[in-house]
Amino acid sequence: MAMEQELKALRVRIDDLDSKILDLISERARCAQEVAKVKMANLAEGEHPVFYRPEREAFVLKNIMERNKGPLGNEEMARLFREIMSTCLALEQPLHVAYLGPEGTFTQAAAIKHFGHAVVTKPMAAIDEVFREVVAGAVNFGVVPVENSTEGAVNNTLDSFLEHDLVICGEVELRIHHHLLVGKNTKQDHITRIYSHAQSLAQCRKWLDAHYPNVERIAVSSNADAAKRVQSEWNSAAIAGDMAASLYDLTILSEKIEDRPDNSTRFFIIGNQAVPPTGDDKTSIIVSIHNKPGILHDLLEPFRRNHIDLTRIETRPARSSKWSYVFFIDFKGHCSDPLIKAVLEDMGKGSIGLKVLGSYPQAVL
Ligand SMILES: C=C(O[C@@H]1C=C(C(=O)O)C=C[C@H]1O)C(=O)O
Repeated sequence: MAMEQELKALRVRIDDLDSKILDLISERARCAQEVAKVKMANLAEGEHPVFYRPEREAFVLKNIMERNKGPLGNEEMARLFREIMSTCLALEQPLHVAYLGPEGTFTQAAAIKHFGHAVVTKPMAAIDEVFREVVAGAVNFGVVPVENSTEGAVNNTLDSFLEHDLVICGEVELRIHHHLLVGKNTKQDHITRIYSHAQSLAQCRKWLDAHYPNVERIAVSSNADAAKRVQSEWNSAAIAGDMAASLYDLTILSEKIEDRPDNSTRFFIIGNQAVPPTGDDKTSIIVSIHNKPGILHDLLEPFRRNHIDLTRIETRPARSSKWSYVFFIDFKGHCSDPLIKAVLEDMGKGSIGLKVLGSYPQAVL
């Protein structure tokens, strides 16, 4: 009886707190609506309003994480605020986001992690189509994978940047957990084929060698596509993540089969809008250079001299001529910072071409 009384009193307190949280969230949402009105009222002739402000959202999330005293962890708290912001922004303007589909891919999970659940997501069949959808203005933003910590660069994404003029507005990092999935009619010892995206098969190579050395591995266009296939196909399994497993109603035979426990993928948010600095930003550039002795050293030297932190460098064949290359370089800093500006100017002089793909807030979550 005493316990019942204690619980009753606690629940009264929780109800009271919930009603205060409800009022506060509603007040916050009204504030966001006011923000939208101010943005609309201050437009220059022909100017489009910018509702989504990634630099402001990064600040809000970081601020929450710094001020959080527990017992909820910083990430959990930030995720709750991510959703509050997402719904507040949807009151200003519902965002439409294209991603590398089909439904249930890790890219969709990355889109939701970055924008929250209030966005309208649109699956595209290929990375290039995500770019084209953004260029055409059919969506506000696109989400594409860039690199995986186990398997390296996603070349289709890098090549698409050579063909389309888009701005990188953000990055998302996602821990990638792969599972071995089967449909209702397949038994563990009857598997003759395993489907997944080539990247995912590679990320689970050792596990597959140990557990299914003689089973055929078939690369398909995405792991969600693999999951969809095995829903109806007997004696075959798919490697895919949680979202695909629940979306296609599959049974998890083995969980977290990726070879490296820290296996993560980085995604870019692509759009048309340049993002102001937050003080904790990254910049991505493409540089093409003439092949002559010492040129790569010369290209990178200004970074060393100015203590700029290079976070990634990737090479791709240039489209212009055989055996010439372009470099994709990411570094810490914002292109509006005078030091970075000077370095980029310096680099531009020694190169055939230099293009800033965007400066954007470093991933908060
Ligand atoms: C409210 C604003 O608009 C959007 C919503 C935000 C929010 O809910 O906190 C933050 C940034 C914008 O994406 C704003 O620009 O401040």
